Amino acid sequence: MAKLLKKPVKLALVQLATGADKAHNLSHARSKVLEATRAGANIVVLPECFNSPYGTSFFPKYAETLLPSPPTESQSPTFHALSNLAKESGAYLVGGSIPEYWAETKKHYNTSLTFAPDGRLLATHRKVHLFDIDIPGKISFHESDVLSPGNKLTIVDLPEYGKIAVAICYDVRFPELAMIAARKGAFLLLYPGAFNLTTGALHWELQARARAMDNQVYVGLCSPARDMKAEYNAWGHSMIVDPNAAVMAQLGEDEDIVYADLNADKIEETRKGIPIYTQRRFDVYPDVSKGDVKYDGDGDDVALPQP
Ligand SMILES: NC(=O)CC(=O)C(=O)O
Repeated sequence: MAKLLKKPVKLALVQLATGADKAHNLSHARSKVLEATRAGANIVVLPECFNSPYGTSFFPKYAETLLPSPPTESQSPTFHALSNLAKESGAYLVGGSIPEYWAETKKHYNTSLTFAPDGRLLATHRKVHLFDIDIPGKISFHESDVLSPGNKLTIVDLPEYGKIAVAICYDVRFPELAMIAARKGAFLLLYPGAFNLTTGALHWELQARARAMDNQVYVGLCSPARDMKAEYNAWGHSMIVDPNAAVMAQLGEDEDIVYADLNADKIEETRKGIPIYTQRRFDVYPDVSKGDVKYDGDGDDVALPQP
């Protein structure tokens, strides 16, 4: 069987300190991504809503237009900053996520853009599962007050390394996405995300390790740094988990970069030891990766999907 991961790769998750100044967020992201690639990273990830504060009141104010693709500099300064940065750094860049506005439909999305080392847009992912929760006395948050959901899974082919899946934050709680991506050959599941002080303490590490354990692949969760002066306090604790569900590296709350070296042997060794991959009973239950699955998997996303 061909290896899922063709050669070793260094992954870096940038736990960025973000704020209200978009231009500063972009220039600060640039300096941290370049720091990561100077340290040898081949794939660099930014957090959810890295160019804006996280909150429904901020999404429309910070939203950028991505369609028609490619957008002009004034339609999406972030698109151009990320594309230039991927080129400058020579790495694959999973650009966290940004608030997006699609003028034609008047809809807003929480959207992630992935660029190749030559600056080409490789993939787009609009958050599929919107973060709508109510935990009395703790947190109430309703992304769907402002945002619309995306309608596809996102698998990106990085020719030198193999396939990765990109989804956003709350998407991690839906194991089907991870399972489908892994069964379609992803070696790494990446989630730019911003859990909070309530749900982060409960589930952040558990979700990362569960998705890795179920699928025997690497998982990376990339949060913004915690800012107790912000309206929404992100959990932090960006982490990389190996295919055996062990935490390889995890940050605290402050700005920092977490790195890990990923290799094919770890995936193969895990799957050989506990061979759930060959023991599934699709005669008893269906294979969720088969049938009517809406996904992009060619790593060549020239335009955003039309819902
Ligand atoms: N912010 C999110 O989308 C998700 C989150 O905080 C959680 O699932 O908890």
